[in-house]
Amino acid sequence: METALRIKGLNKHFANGKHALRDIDLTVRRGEMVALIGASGSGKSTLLRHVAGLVTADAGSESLIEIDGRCVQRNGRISSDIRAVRAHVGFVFQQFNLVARLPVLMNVMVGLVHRMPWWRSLLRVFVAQERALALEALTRVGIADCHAQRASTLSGGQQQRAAIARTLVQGAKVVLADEPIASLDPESSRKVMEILARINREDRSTVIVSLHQVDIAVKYCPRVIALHQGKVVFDGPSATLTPALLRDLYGVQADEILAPAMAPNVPPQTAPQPAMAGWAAQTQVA
Ligand SMILES: Nc1ncnc2c1ncn2[C@@H]1O[C@H](COP(=O)(O)OP(=O)(O)OP(=O)(O)O)[C@@H](O)[C@H]1O
Repeated sequence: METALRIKGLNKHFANGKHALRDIDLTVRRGEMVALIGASGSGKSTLLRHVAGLVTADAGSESLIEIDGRCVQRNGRISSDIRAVRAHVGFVFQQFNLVARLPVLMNVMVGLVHRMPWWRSLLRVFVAQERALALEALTRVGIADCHAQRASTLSGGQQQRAAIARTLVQGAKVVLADEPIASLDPESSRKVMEILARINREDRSTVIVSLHQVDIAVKYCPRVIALHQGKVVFDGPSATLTPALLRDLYGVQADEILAPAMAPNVPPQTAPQPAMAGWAAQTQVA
């Protein structure tokens, strides 16, 4: 199966000395839907930002990040080809990143600028076919009737759906979503996750989504990668997560975060994956 994302030897120290990512090695196959979970500060956003080429890994160490076989960064240096790589990567942010004063349709068409002549993207001149594409994407995410409204007038859930529509017109083969439902109510969250799952299923896009809600990760993502203090401590089928392992992962936050996840979705006695088993054993000793 084709590899959508390959990460090797990724380490990140920030200027303040914080070792935010530790020896990350990961492979994600094309068409997977993967949840990135972990307590606050475990490194989820930092990892996604490295994958998008927005942050560089430690210089001087051997590391590699590739998307669809094309280099994003190597040994702490962003690839000179990064614009071409990013053209196929959609990024969905917690805070939507829409231009508030522009109409929704225009915000969605921004996803097309990488394909347009520079002068048209600068002047934001879009042709009828591009408008039709954007409208079609808005129809897919269920908010076509809002296309003429300013982005600032949409609800949070609608804004996030517009942000996803932007990745659709972009033709993104890989969608990175950094806590896309963190500021949404449960019903809007459900709609956004359903849309991401549908894109994954229908377009065979690879979706990597960081989530605080373990129950939602388990429900929508067949594979879960868990981070703890910048290290991958679990990587396997979401059905093999256990309450005990999740408690180790979330520590004092566990009861609040895990209450829904302890419900029937998570089998109580399933054997953990080796990575998690080793890590859990270490933390129990500590
Ligand atoms: N620019 C930065 N400079 C210094 N430290 C940083 C920087 N960005 C992130 N960190 C630190 O790196 C660690 C990982 O942060 P990150 O935002 O990736 O965690 P997260 O798992 O996404 O957290 P949350 O779920 O709260 O968003 C944290 O300790 C954070 O304080």
